[in-house]
Amino acid sequence: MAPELVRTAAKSGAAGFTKPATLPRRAYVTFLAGNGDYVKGVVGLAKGLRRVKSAYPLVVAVLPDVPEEHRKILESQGCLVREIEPVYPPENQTQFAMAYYVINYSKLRIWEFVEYSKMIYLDGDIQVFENIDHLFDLPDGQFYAVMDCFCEKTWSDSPQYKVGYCQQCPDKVQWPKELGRPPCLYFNAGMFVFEPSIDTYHDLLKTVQVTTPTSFAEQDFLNMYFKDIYKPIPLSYNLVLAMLWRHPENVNLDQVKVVHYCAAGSKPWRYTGKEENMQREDIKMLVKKWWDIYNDSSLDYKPLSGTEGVDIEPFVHALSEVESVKVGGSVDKCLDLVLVYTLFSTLISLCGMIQLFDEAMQSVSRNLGV
Ligand SMILES: O=c1ccn([C@@H]2O[C@H](COP(=O)(O)OP(=O)(O)O[C@H]3O[C@H](CO)[C@H](O)[C@H](O)[C@H]3O)[C@@H](O)[C@H]2O)c(=O)[nH]1
Ligand SMILES: O[C@H]1[C@H](O)[C@@H](O)[C@H](O)[C@@H](O)[C@H]1O
Ligand SMILES: [Mn+2]
Repeated sequence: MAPELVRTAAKSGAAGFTKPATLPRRAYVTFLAGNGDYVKGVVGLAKGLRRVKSAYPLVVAVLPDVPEEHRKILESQGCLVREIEPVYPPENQTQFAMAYYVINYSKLRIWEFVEYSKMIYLDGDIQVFENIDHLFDLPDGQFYAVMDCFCEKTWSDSPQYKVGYCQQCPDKVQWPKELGRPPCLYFNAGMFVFEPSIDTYHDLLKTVQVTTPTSFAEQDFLNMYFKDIYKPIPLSYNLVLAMLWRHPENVNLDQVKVVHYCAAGSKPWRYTGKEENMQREDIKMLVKKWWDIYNDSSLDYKPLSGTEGVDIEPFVHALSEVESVKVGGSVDKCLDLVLVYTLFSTLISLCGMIQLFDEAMQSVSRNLGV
């Protein structure tokens, strides 16, 4: 079936055309707060996604305290900046594992991004070393993420840490019977695949207001909220660095696609090598790989000339689909893609012509002194 072009009143689409209705709307999303140095992490992430030729854009959900200058940097790297309002948990005496985790409740706002049918959330301290676009094809109705590790000091207040139990090696130290059933599988919330939904969004916000905050803030909350639909995915989709020294037997570094620089002292843009484990060769190598991407100017965003303001993501997506059509798709689908391609090339040429015409008119006006 040919994709039908829909005309909407959306903000950026040239001439009101935005997207072929039949193409799924997908995007990566990250979160940025404050005027500190996490913006470097997000720039690194945007460049990393470009390096692995992801077909989907990176949306950055920013809190109002992110300065204009940082937003401009992100836009110049091709990110789609979306401001969100902070979410505050109910008043409480909770000691978060890290004091700043409280701002992460604001992440719940990304469920409101319903112009996308599926999104992959990535923390700003994550780097993507291999394309993971295929995760968008996972069946709907589940929450996908990687299981966390409970062995680092940040977990020292938890019963898991106190008894030495970790879900990464559940047989090493058995969960004591006197503590009841072992805890549910628990994911790290630095990376997850989810479906935005207004109903879920409202329910999340309502539920968080009647839930006592705990050490890992929104990570604990999301684990509780999605426990019935949580499906673990392999840890190569979110290598929590402590896994390298806590559970080396579970890690195959050659197959790791996504690295999460969450261990103390491992944020590449703050790395000094002084903290515990930071002199390991694997850590030094991963920090260097992050910097190589961050410093690679060939990965800077280059807008296609004449396409400013045109939403070309469906077009890029259509092209990326050609690969799967070649492998096993139908002739019908191929014709659809040719049609999408033709429509978008025409649209892009038209934009280019309008721009040229506009420039010519401005030059005529200048010459005539009008
Ligand atoms: O000043 C800050 C601090 C954090 N962040 C954003 O918030 C994310 C989470 O912060 P960290 O990456 O420093 O936190 P951790 O990886 O240690 O935390 C883990 O636990 C947290 C509990 O709140 C969150 O669930 C987080 O996503 C999960 O990876 C950052 O990546 C970044 O995207 C900022 O923008 N500015
Ligand atoms: O959210 C936290 C954080 O990322 C820590 O740095 C890590 O040690 C934990 O395992 C994780 O749960
Ligand atoms: Mn993180």
